[in-house]
Amino acid sequence: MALLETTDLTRQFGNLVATDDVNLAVEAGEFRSVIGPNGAGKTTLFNLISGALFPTSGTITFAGEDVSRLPPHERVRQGIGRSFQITTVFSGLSVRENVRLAAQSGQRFSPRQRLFHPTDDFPAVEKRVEEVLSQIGLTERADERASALAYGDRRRLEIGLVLATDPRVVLLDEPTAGMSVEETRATMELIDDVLADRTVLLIEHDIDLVMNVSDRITVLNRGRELATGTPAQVAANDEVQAAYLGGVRT
Ligand SMILES: Nc1ncnc2c1ncn2[C@@H]1O[C@H](COP(=O)(O)OP(=O)(O)OP(=O)(O)O)[C@@H](O)[C@H]1O
Repeated sequence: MALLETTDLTRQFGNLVATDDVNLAVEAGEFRSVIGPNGAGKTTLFNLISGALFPTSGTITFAGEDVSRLPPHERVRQGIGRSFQITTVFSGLSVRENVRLAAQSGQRFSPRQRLFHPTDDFPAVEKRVEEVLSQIGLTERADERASALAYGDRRRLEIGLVLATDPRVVLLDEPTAGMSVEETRATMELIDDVLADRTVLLIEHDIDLVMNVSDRITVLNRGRELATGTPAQVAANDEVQAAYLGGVRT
């Protein structure tokens, strides 16, 4: 059974079908990229999976459980981590405080535990915070305000915030947007390194990068799934060529 599955997943905005009968099956440990032209429905698909939007019809199953109607924070608790939306960087807080907040939101404590024990008391949280700081290379900067970080470090912190929630699947929405070639390379190395044992779903416009890092790629076009396959299969697909890649072959 796939870790994350969507079945006939559909989301309409008025007459526009932004996500149209999408059937995804992402296996545990898989690195899956989602590509497609502007307006193809990539962000809407992520919004549906993370709970920022509810589907018009169809279902989302995670680890065998229907999560289609759960609110976002419940999905985080179940192990669906998303960068840049659920986990916002608080500029006025230190790097460590940001990571701690994310780690606490990801703790899978029962409501009773949460009520009677401030999560600060849990050494597990502090241990996790230091682990994440070290993984993202920001231990030295942990006491600085997040607002003082350089752009690249801030993006590393954002990845750290997802990681701190201890997700089983990580949704990354254009993690290298606005980065220089050098920052992009460093960020992809970081993702490869710290997320190696996790299931990753990535939206990314940089095709070369997607071809390099993905186990499989799903191509969306006008809300529909045009193709899913290995980078080589997708690159060789004529429909994908026509709709999107415009002649790029690997
Ligand atoms: N909240 C909304 N209300 C109305 N239409 C929306 C809404 N969100 C998205 N859409 C529309 O749904 C379609 C899919 O948008 P979406 O942002 O999911 O595409 P995308 O593939 O992520 O595009 P991009 O690569 O430009 O980010 C677009 O036509 C968009 O205008």
